[in-house]
Amino acid sequence: LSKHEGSLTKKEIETIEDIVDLLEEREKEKQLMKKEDATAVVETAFTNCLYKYDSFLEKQKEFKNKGVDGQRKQGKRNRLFKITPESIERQKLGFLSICAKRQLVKLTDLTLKELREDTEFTNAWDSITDQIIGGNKKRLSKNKGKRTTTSECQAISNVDQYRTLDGTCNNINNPDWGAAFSTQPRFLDEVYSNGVDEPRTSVVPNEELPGPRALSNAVFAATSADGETPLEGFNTLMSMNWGQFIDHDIVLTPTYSGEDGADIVCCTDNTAPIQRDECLAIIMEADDDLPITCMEFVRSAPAPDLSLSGNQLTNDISSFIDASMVYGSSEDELTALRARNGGKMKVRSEAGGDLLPKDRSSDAICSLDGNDPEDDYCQNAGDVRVNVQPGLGLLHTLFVREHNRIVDELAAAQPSWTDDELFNEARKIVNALIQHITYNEWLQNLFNDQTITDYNLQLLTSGNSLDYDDTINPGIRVGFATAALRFGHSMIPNKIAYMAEDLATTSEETNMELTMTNPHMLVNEAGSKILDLVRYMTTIQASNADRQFSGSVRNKLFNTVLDLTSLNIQRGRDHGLPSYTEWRKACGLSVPSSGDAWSEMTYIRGGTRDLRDLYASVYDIDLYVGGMLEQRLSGDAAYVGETFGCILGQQFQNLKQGDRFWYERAEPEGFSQDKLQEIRKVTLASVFCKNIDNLTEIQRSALRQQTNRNDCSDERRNPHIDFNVWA
Ligand code: HEM
Ligand SMILES: [Ca+2]
Repeated sequence: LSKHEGSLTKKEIETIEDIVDLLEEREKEKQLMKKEDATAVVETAFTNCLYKYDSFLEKQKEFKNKGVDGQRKQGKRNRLFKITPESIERQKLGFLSICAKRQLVKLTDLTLKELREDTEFTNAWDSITDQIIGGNKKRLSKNKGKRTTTSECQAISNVDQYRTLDGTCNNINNPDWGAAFSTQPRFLDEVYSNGVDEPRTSVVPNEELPGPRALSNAVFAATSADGETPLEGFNTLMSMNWGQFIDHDIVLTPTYSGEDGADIVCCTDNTAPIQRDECLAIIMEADDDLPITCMEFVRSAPAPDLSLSGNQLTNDISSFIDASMVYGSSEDELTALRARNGGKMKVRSEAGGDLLPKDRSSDAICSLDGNDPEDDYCQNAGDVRVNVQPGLGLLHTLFVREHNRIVDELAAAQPSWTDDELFNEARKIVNALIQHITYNEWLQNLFNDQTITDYNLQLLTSGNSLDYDDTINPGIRVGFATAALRFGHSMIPNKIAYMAEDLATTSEETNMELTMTNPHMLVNEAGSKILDLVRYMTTIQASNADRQFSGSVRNKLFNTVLDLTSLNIQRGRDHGLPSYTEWRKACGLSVPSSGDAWSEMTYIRGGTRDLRDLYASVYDIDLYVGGMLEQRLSGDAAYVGETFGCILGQQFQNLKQGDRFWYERAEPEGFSQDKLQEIRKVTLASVFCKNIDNLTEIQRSALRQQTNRNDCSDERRNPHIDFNVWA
């Protein structure tokens, strides 16, 4: 049975599965209610799962060999992370953990909750999983991906001055909080229909939840036939880009991968779903606008979490706002990016300014199709999604340039500093700038003043912060990453273009889907178009964060037949998110008094008619759907409603107060007051001024549409750090 003994035929695999099923049945009869034999049941569960894992691998091999799974055409992938030996190892343990819990439920006819409350079972589970963990050289802990100890943290020489790359040891007593490869914590417990991993179902017996695509068609379609959506009143496209840039600093949830990292396929020819553990294909109506009946959806890889809970997820990157998208979340990633010379990051030098280095790996999430093969190339950065769209790659480029510029300034102030000293301090300043811009500019547009106060998101204007609280786990919560922060998908435009110096003339527009995973617009002509892209992104309005999604993402995501809103809804079910009303309750907001009290939901923009047609009960509504449709927070300029406001507010508070290296803190973790005063002056606009050649003027806030522009050379209006303070 071992995978080392060569491939099995399909027939043999099926036979094995039959045998395992039979064994299960027999075991079930034997074990049912024989609680004194808890250990035997747990052992049986894991034994069965080892067989099941072997046949899972055999099946994956078959899918690969038959050409079902594979490296899909470049740029047509919906997998947004790279495969490493470690992720394969984690996938195995995740599989075993979920499988064993399913088996237990099956073998005992008890729910996971009942099992959790039965000490005999929990003892048996603990002792057997301890053996599994003990035998694992990667030192896994019960509910964390891996385990770092406090004494290991204390052995790191500058553990109080500089962050680790993966975020471990930020919290000395809980070294894995917020670390790369840790399990995503939750605000609310997971909800699965079998308690383990099956998507939730309707609260009404015998009813089903509406399909994600049916919901997407009914509530998220653009009213204009060509997929254009209404524009935002005051936010520029740059605010959409900044949201994605920050998203890529704080969360990356891996999906299942196939044999040798092959992309998993969940539908035969986009028509019929393939039955396999890795998939939750989205079934569509025959009369859909898209010419398919089955949409690809690969499930997230279960976290190797051996607590007796339902399915959990991993965050592959550091949760902190620590510029990990610039520097990477591991030594290996940084090694590929760092020049190891005078503190600098690697760049590709061009006449119009430095560009990101080239990604030389074979699995870049990037396509160069049909453009300019002479000039185009796939970029490398600290986050693997850098090539997803040009506005995002632009911000990556900006901050690598800013790092190298800061290094030059620091080297002038401190001529004796080594490569490491220059690099570490520049990284720390870049971290600070990204936190500062996020809270000082981006969050101010997201919320109203009340939210800023309620969640303590206001920045100080002088002095150091004393707010650090080592009891706060800053890890990115599932509800935040899987639903709330994805509000930004509604701000994605249908088309983009370049803007000329007069700030009025645009080039011919390009369909947004053609720019996805294709860096052409950013890197072509040796990057000389970057200036025109900056002008466009900082003057044109973003799409409104509302119920209309651009055709570019709702029908043509990645220039294929994918719908991002359908993926978001299905992802919520994949991740076990409780329904919208549960979240309202947890946020202290009103909930309808009964399952059909639709008229009480006066906070739904545009009314509840479409929802009522689709959902059997108000208590069935998906968090993403309810959250996106909510009226915005009252006040001048909020983008989100009260439920997303609550989830986003709490997470951004955790990221501020639960970060030992929060930039407003005093030295050694933070900065002296005179250095901090310099950092506080900086705006995103001034970072553009310093790093984009020939950019002569820009408005005060690059994220807001404003007609008043300031000269880049005006130090008072476009201030930057005076590095004399570092001398
Ligand atoms: C053109 C721009 C963008 C594209 C093409 C894009 C695409 C995607 C895709 C394909 C996913 C994975 C969906 C799934 O299968 O579950 C995703 C996830 C996500 N997106 Fe976007 N996105 C864009 C912009 C944004 C923006 C502006 C924000 C926030 C303001 C955002 C926040 C998120 C978050 C939080 C996730 C979950 C990440 C994770 O847990 O791994 N995205 N996006
Ligand atoms: Ca990070």
